[in-house]
Amino acid sequence: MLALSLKKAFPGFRLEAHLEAAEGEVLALLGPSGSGKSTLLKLIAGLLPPDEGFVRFRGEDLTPLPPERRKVGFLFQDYALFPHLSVAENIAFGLVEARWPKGERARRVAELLERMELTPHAQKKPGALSGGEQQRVALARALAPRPRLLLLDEPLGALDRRLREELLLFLRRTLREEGVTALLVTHDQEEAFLLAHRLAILKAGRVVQVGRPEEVYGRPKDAWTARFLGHKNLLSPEESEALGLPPRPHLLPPRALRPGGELTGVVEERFFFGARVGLWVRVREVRLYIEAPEGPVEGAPFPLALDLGLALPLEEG
Ligand SMILES: Nc1ncnc2c1ncn2[C@@H]1O[C@H](COP(=O)(O)OP(=O)(O)OP(=O)(O)O)[C@@H](O)[C@H]1O
Repeated sequence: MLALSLKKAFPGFRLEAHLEAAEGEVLALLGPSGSGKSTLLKLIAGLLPPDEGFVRFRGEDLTPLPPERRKVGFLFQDYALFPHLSVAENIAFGLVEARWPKGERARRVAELLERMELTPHAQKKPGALSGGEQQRVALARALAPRPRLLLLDEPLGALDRRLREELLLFLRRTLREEGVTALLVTHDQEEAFLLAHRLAILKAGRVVQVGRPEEVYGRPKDAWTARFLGHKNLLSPEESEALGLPPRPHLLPPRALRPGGELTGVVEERFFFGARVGLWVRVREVRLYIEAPEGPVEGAPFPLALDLGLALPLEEG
């Protein structure tokens, strides 16, 4: 198990975090820019000394150890590969350093090349690979020495959307197959939902909520967290009242809205996403967002059903 309790202050910024991750768990640190995600990761890696606190892994206190003695794997956004080494040599790099016997080294490299679908590229130099392939080499290199703990800082950050989606599924499968305990920094909630067993939401240097993706999305702690996680139907006290709810802030989760029903709204905005459309529908002076396989043009009436029993009262945040 990983356990940490850390404090670090910079001028104008204070981080204070207490977290635990179980063996084999992928924990996402999710927060907006400047919330302290990278700082927390650097403290765990030993790249930055804490003002106070500790990092413990499997009962061992890592706090006094320099980064290279923490046996922690990294994958940072600027995943610099060694340009003069082949793909296979890049992956083997940490194994040579850790003095793995030659046979075991070769087996581990072959296994990772296979898993990352890089076998045909084994002898190429990184310069001859696409961005997504380079990213897979970087991931293989980080995983090769079987680090007990893997730290990933925006591992998909620098890639275009299509490559991101492809690698996301790759990363998800790999993390689960390797069973490695991992901390993943991201500002993208969908990435966190897909990759992590649990999320820790950071806001201005504090962990505001921790839980499984479904839990946190289904019961965000406050309006800020709900909005940050991508919820759109956040009702003010006035809007709540207009729909027949008590006059306080509420969250209407997506499953509380269905197309077809008693209420008639008017489509104000329509977004085409391919497999679905997103609609902003005005109902009794309240704008509600709904996604459906199809929907009428802007200005058209749109019947919908609301299940107000699913509305979640929220603290202001
Ligand atoms: N070495 C440093 N010296 C002084 N201030 C720092 C230092 N590193 C980070 N900060 C400040 O600490 C705060 C948190 O930064 P951090 O990089 O951890 O945020 P983040 O959540 O990772 O943001 P992003 O998503 O933009 O990378 C910021 O206000 C930043 O300016």
